[in-house]
Amino acid sequence: MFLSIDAGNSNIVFGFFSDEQQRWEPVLRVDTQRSLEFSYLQKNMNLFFLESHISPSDISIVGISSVVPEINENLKKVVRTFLHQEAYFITERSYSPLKVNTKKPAEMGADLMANAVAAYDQYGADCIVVDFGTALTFTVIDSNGEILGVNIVPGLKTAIKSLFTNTSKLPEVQLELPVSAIGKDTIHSIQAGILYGYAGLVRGMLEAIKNELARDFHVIATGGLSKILTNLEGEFDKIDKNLTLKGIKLITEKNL
Ligand SMILES: Nc1ncnc2c1ncn2[C@@H]1O[C@H](COP(=O)(O)OP(=O)(O)O)[C@@H](O)[C@H]1O
Ligand SMILES: CC(C)(COP(=O)(O)O)[C@@H](O)C(=O)NCCC(=O)O
Ligand SMILES: [K+]
Repeated sequence: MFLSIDAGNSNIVFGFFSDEQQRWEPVLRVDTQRSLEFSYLQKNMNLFFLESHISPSDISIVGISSVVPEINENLKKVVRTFLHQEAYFITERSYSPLKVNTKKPAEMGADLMANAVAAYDQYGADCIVVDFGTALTFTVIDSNGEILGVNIVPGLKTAIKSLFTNTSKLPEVQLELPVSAIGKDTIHSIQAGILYGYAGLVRGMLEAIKNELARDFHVIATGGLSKILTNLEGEFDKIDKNLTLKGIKLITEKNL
C-alpha cells in the first residue's frame, strides 16, 4: 500500500492506495494544530490503523506534501516510529523529473504541485484545479504541462472565521447554502454573503482566467470544502477529493 500524507493548514490527510484494488481507501483526517502535540498524532494514527485493519507492515512507501513546515518533524517521527520507514518529503527538488513544470519551484506549495501533476496525468490538456482548503486556490496548467500561474484567496471557513474574529457582534456560522441570496437575519446574511458570494468569486475567477488565455480549460475541484458550493456544480468537469493524494503518489514515485 502507498500512503500519501497531505499536511494542509487545517487538516493532515492520510490516504491509502491499495495496489490490489487499485483504489484509494477511506482516509484519516487529523487537525493540523493539534498534531503539533506528537501524542495526539500518534494516538489517532494508531486508532485508525486498528479500526481499518491496516497493519504498519502493509505500507510500502510514504510520500508527504506539507505546506506547514512546523509539523514536519512530527510527521517524520510518526512514520519512523510507527511504520518503521523514512517518509519521502516533496520539495522543490522533486519537481525536475516531472512532466509538469513551474518557473517558481521554490514558491510553489507542494500541495498545489501535487494537484497540478494529478490533473495533468488525468487530462494531459489545459486544466484549472480549484482547491477549497484553508486557502481557496486556482492552479492553471497548459497542455504542455507548464504551470501558468496560481490564484490564492481566503478559503470559505477562513473568511467566516475572520468575520467572526474581527467583529463584536457577528457569530461564527455553519457553512450551509441558504435558500435565498438575500439574508433575512444575521446568520442567514453571513451564510448568503459567503456562499453566494464565493460562488460568484469562483465563477468570475474561472471566467477571467479563460478570457485572459482565450480558450477553454478542464476544471477540477478538490479540497475539504469542494462540495459545499452546490450551486457551482456546472462549473466543474469533475470533483475529485483524492486529487492531492494522487499527485503526492505520482511525484513520490517519479523520485524513487
Ligand atoms: N467533508 C468535510 N465537510 C465539511 N468540512 C470539511 C470537510 N473536510 C474538511 N473540512 C473542513 O474544511 C476546511 C478545509 O479543509 P482542507 O481542504 O483539508 O484544508 P487544508 O488542506 O488547508 O488543511 C477545514 O476547516 C476542514 O475542517
Ligand atoms: C496556498 C497554500 C497556503 C494552500 O494551503 P492549504 O489551503 O492547502 O492549507 C499552500 O499551498 C502554500 O502555502 N503555498 C505556498 C505559496 C504558493 O504556492 O504560491
Ligand atoms: K489542501
